[in-house]
Amino acid sequence: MKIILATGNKGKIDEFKKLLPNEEVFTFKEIIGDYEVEEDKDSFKGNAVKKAQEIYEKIGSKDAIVISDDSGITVPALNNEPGIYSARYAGTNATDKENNSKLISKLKEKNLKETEAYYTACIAIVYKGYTYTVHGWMYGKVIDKEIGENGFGYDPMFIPNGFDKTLGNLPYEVKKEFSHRSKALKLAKKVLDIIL
Ligand SMILES: O=P(O)(O)OP(=O)(O)OP(=O)(O)OC[C@H]1O[C@@H](n2cnc3c(O)ncnc32)[C@H](O)[C@@H]1O
Ligand SMILES: [Mg+2]
Repeated sequence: MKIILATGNKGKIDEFKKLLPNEEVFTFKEIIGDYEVEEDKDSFKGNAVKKAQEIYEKIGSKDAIVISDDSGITVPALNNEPGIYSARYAGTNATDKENNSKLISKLKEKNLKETEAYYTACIAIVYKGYTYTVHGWMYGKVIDKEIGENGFGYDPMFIPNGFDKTLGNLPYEVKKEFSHRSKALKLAKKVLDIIL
């Protein structure tokens, strides 16, 4: 099966390729080149649907299978920040490092060394003009420092429930077992089984 990922995030692309080892996975940039979808919706689902539909339209082939991912980390003790703004927490085009620094300073402002947090992923599939969405979550806590180099984004600050290390210090094989993206993709595969 040929799947086109409507994402520009290298960390996500690497994970999707590992989660779909038996499929032909392309990024939209390999097909239509650089293109930016404005993420102006107020939910993960809204933005995931927008990204997948806009890229599907741009590709212009009815039979294309386009998959997008809108995701982020939510910290209840920080009024649910950064949530859908995770990619631009420290400003437009902020790097992972800058976003992590902003989250660290917000935690320090509240004297929180660690606090409950969770990741959400909404995956949207567009095929034959129809759109399908699924969600996945991963629960744990964030700490006020970065530890480890594995993963991407907020992973060096996130300790999943049941572990005492950050995802920065855990191998991908562990994250893969219960990540928000893995869970959502498991459901997405079921949708594909039904619609294809
Ligand atoms: O929109 P696309 O092109 O897919 O790429 P993006 O990086 O902008 O992606 P989002 O808009 O969905 O924003 C997701 C943010 O949440 C972070 N994030 C999502 N999943 C993550 C994960 O598994 N581990 C660490 N950080 C994650 C990620 O680093 C981004 O800052
Ligand atoms: Mg984005």
